[in-house]
Amino acid sequence: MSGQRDYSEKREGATPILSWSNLNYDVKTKQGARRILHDISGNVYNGELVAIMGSSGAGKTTLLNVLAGRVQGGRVYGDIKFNGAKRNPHDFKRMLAFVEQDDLMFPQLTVGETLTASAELRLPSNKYTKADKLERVESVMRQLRLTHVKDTGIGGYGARGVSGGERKRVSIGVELVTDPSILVLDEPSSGLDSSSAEMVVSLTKDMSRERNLCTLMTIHQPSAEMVAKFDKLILLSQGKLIYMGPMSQAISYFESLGYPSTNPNPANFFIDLTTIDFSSDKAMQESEQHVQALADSFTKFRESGGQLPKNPSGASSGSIVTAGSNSNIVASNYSKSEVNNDITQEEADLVLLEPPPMNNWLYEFWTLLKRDLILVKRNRSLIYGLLAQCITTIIFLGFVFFQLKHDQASVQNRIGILFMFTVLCTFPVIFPVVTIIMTGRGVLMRERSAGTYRMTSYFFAKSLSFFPLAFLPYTVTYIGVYFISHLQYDAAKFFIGFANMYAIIFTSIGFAFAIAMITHSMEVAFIIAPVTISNLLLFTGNLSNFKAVTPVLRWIKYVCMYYYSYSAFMQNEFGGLTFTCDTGSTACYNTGEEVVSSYNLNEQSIWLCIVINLCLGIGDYAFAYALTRWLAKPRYIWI
Ligand SMILES: Nc1ncnc2c1ncn2[C@@H]1O[C@H](COP(=O)(O)OP(=O)(O)OP(=O)(O)O)[C@@H](O)[C@H]1O
Repeated sequence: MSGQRDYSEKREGATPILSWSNLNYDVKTKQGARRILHDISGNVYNGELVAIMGSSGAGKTTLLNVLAGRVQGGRVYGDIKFNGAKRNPHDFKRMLAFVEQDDLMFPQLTVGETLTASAELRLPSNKYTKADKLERVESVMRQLRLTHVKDTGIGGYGARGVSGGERKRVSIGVELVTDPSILVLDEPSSGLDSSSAEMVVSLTKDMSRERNLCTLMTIHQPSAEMVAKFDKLILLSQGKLIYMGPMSQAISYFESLGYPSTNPNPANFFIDLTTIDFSSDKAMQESEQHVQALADSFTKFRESGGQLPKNPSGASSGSIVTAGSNSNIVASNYSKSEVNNDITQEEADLVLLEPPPMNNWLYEFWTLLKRDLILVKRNRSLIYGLLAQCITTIIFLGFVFFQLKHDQASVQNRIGILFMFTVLCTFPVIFPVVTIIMTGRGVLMRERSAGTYRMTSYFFAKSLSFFPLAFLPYTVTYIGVYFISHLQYDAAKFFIGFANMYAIIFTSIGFAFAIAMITHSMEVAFIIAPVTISNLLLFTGNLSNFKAVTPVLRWIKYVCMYYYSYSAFMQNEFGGLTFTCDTGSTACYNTGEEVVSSYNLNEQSIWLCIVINLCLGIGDYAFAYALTRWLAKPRYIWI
């Protein structure tokens, strides 16, 4: 099918899949309001491969983001229609496939796993069986020449994985395992060598043709071969429209304005023609006037009905007119479409004009949980780190507080070991959780922007995936330390201590989630987290006596997870113990209850402490969820 149809000719009567008129975009700068896009109008049709070109700062990405509904900040004016009607943000984002410039994927997953997760999450289960979804993944891998790297890791962040070109193709595949109506790519060739870049454009074109899909991409400096693959060109300079029409007729159009091309690569010619010369004020002024004249010419050209120069040989995309070709101006009503409407019903049906139904909550949750557990399992350095922490904690805590007796020294040692245990149940839990959440934030934003799943399923799956990571090493640590230090050998006390430890770990994960969502960078999170934890530790009852703490701050202990956890550990361990007094000593603790009482740690019963801690944990999760839902949400401007 590819190559048989002339996509550069007009398509009478067809409705553009996306049309926009008089788009303006303003931002606020220190110097005042600045207009980034000026009165841009245009349309694109199914099956077209459209290049948005222009020199750096021309407004390509901005236009792409405005059209995709992905622009943040500033004000957008004008009108955008999807299939001739006003867009619904919720539906539109699920029908648009947006491939961002950065390849936002999990480096630990393989190519196959990445694409399968996308298919599982984004294709509706009531329409596609598991086998259908896997078949779709296989077919996308075949089309994007990825089958040979199916089991190779994505890589990145120092981990070896697929090549840059393959990674870009996986990014495209992640979007194309679904049934999008429009495919949008921001600089898909950036960072790639010329053959990889050409392959990306070629494969994108093939897939657009096969699915009758409209594809828009910004592209910097494509080779002449790449330029020839595009059906349509949108050329911008300084946020103004310099040309929009068939790529095959762009050169002729500029020739008709008196700018014959001498450059064998049309892309270089377009850029040279529209680049602002910043070498001096005078040069800048002149080139700005030149760009304005080009923009005015195009406006006039459009207003006059658009007499586009025609490729003399009648060649369509794939045989672009390059430098020096003779222009042969023929009547071609520009305001109509440039793509023929010779498509089969089967092809037309491929383009969905309504979003597919969402998968049910449980399915989403389970799919995300499986993916998150794989990510945790593959995080080898974290697992080894936790193992090392587990062994060192057992050795240090166990042997520093080795086989505690019942003398006065053992009182201090019991206080110390329980305090250390409280601290160790939080610090080493919080930091890995913050790191994992923050490194996955880019993927979250991408998937969220595409409406891939509900936020609740993400949140529950992510939280639950941390539980084995935190609970397993601490279970081993607790058992080791308990028996080496010889805390009270009493089955009830042993298991109550366990329950208390699980409660503080549960709360710590919620706390870490909140920290990760409140901040936008790892650096800030790693400042906020230790400062908050250290300050909260002042309220455990170990480092300060509550009676001496100023009443202005004393209330903090009632919302402090460490206080309840430490209080429960202390009451549990000291309850029922008696101590011997050293000879000659007058100040002695005779019973464990005296110790707990002197630290004011018996205000609530053990079980109440555990329950309050769990409630604080639930509060942390609710707060973290609210932050995930509203604060960490990308705020796109919509028209
Ligand atoms: N939110 C914003 N605030 C201030 N200036 C902005 C904002 N968004 C875009 N710009 C400016 O608008 C101009 C166009 O930006 P844009 O990123 O769209 O250009 P581009 O053509 O994609 O450039 P490049 O090829 O270098 O990526 C630039 O000068 C940029 O600095």
